[in-house]
Amino acid sequence: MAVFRDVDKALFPIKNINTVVKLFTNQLEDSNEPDLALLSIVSGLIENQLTSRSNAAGQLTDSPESNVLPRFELEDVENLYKKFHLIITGSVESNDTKSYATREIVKKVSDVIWNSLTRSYYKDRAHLQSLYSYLTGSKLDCFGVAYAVVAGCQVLGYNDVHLALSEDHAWVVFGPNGSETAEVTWHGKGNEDKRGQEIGKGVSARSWLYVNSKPVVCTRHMEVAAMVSAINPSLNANVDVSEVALLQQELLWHLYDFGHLKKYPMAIGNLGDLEEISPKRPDISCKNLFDEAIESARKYYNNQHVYPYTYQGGYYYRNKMYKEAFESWANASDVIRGYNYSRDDEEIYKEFLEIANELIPYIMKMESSGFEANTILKKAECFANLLKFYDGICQWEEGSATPVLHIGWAKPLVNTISKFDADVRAQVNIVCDNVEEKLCSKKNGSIFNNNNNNNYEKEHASTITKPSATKQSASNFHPTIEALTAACS
Ligand SMILES: CC1(C)CN=C(N2CCN(c3ncnc4sc(CCF)cc34)CC2)S1
Repeated sequence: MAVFRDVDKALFPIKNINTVVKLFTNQLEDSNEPDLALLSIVSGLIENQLTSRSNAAGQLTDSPESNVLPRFELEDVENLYKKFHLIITGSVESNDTKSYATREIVKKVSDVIWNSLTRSYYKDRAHLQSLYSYLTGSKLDCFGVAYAVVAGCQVLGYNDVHLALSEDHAWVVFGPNGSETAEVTWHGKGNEDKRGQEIGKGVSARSWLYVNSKPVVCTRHMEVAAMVSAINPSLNANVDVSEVALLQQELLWHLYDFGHLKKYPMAIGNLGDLEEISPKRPDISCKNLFDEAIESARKYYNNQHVYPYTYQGGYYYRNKMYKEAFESWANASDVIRGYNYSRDDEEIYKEFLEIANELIPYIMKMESSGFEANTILKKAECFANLLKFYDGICQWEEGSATPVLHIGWAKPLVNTISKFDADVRAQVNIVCDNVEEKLCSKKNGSIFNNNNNNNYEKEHASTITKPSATKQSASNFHPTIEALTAACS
């Protein structure tokens, strides 16, 4: 039967956030593995109680200090915990021989979760990520299914099964050194699920969705970080419940302090977003966190993740630091240029579309309305980064089965480029070196660098230099960008 430790029982009934943090820190600092099922039930219970309509009306308004919560009873948590154990151990044999999981076991656990979900429901709804949602409503989102499979394998004693995360998908690794991979959930809309299969070997391996085999492979503590990152404080599209956001922020700081976010760029970025809204640490700013997320992606994932740069670009944009935002977005585009666009990549397509057709045009409008003394329209570095941004998207499209650009991209693009005066544009030195080699390298499979060493840090250590203020060099542009800039000069 489920083992519910006395040290955790003593914390109930939970009445405030500090007690929830204590429950998590007990689990995270204990020599045993943190209990993924227990922590997901507790965080899901609190999130769902505080973000459901009924609470919004009553409970929260009369809580004097912000950390007070409605009482969460031990019995509620224990009953759900036992229910999950029964569902899993009732259908799949436990690992009595302490061996590695097999593909069949992983698929069976995935089937148990999959077949117990409500037949049809709105999959993108909020608050469907936790085991609380699964056990009380038989609903999970696609991340939630993957997390539930890993939690189920932990219940069975298959401690080699771990969560693998790209920027928009989740799967599992298992076996010696996590050498095996398996799909356990669905992705996107209207796509047949590939549950049980190995992770993309064919064309999908070149899509952003699988981050060129550089996913975040979680430890148990990083799986807790993924679950904490997935906490959703939204009451509705416009309002967050501050107690839930505070709980998420406290838990992320605890995980950060113990080093469990070091190899998890998106979790660091999530913490940066929370810190920007409500700073808790005077010594570490949200800007520091966005920079750390980028350093982590460069150091551990060969700079093949896009989101760290869009976290940072979003921060600069919100704080009207437009020159810096252009540099972040150019760096984001430098990542995507190495991928082939596939229909599974809609999420990152929407991200670039919003930057190109909403955020940049807004910046241009702001910069060309007044008499901005220090306008970016006079800065060659901004023009160079804009060209690099567009060029990366053009190169992303090259060699892809699915087109990226369409006429809707062209008008904002030309509009933006033409806002820079000829004398500023003339300062950007377009050098077309090793174009052939670059294009060939993408087509011949080594899609990220010419020397196949797949080590961003080493390859770029000496070459990450700022273009000099006067001469901007932006080498081997896509012909479209080159033609456009030639037309403007
Ligand atoms: C810069 C942004 C547009 C702001 N938020 C972003 N995200 C919010 C948080 N996200 C995440 N945060 C932590 N871990 C994960 S694992 C995953 C793939 C599905 F499992 C997504 C994701 C996804 C990305 S990217």
